[in-house]
Amino acid sequence: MVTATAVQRPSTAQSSPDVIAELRQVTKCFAAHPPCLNGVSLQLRQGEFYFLTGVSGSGKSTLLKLLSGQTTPDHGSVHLFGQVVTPDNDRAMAQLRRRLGVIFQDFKLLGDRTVADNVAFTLLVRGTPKPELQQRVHTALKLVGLTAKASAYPDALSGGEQQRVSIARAIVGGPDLLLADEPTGNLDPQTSQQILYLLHRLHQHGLTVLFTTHDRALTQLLPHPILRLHHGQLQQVATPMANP
Ligand SMILES: Nc1ncnc2c1ncn2[C@@H]1O[C@H](COP(=O)(O)OP(=O)(O)OP(=O)(O)O)[C@@H](O)[C@H]1O
Repeated sequence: MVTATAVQRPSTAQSSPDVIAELRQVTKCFAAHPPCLNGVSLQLRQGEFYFLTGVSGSGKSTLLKLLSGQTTPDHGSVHLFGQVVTPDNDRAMAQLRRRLGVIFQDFKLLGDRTVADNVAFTLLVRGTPKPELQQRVHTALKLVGLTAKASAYPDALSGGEQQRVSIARAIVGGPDLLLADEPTGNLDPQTSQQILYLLHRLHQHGLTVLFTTHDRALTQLLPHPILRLHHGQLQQVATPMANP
């Protein structure tokens, strides 16, 4: 049963401890267009799985970029793990990003590195000791069912397999929050469902997930809260009674 209400009235008060990501009255505009996001408030609670929907151009990616500190709000504030997101503060952002995993529609894998090296990349950059790194990569690849492809290169994999590599890369550091930006946008319907169920299984292991999609059918498959962006506003629509 879903009890969390994600779309909140604006608040300046301290958030409850299980809120790990928050937008407070956020407005974001681009050039001469109407505001992309117009006074949007949102609270994501630890351990939940949220769908974020809306037509193309409704601002889904922009909302995720605000949460990950890739862009700044024109008004309002963004909070992650109890801290204000400050994209111009490199040190603070590096700490916050350690607790974030991000998946993209186009996978963004390094074509000249093997699957295992792609998954290991962020751990290498962080200076993770080799035995821990190898153990983490092994565990992440096992979770996504790709142990047998560890030595393959991305162009030898199907689209669904490439997205599973990018999921392994996103979870290898043990993030608290996974931002999935249209992760099934380049995949056929059957593979899209497989990716959705994989992320759902990771959620059942404790991961908080924000999953954007414009595919309404996908949001009907699992009984998670559905948030919808429409004309710059965020709404929470009824949660379906799905049978996974
Ligand atoms: N850097 C930018 N400069 C100018 N306009 C931008 C920029 N980023 C986004 N936009 C505009 O903001 C609006 C929302 O874009 P966004 O990518 O967030 O939508 P989306 O819902 O993720 O779309 P899609 O489903 O097609 O990926 C669009 O009109 C887009 O053109």
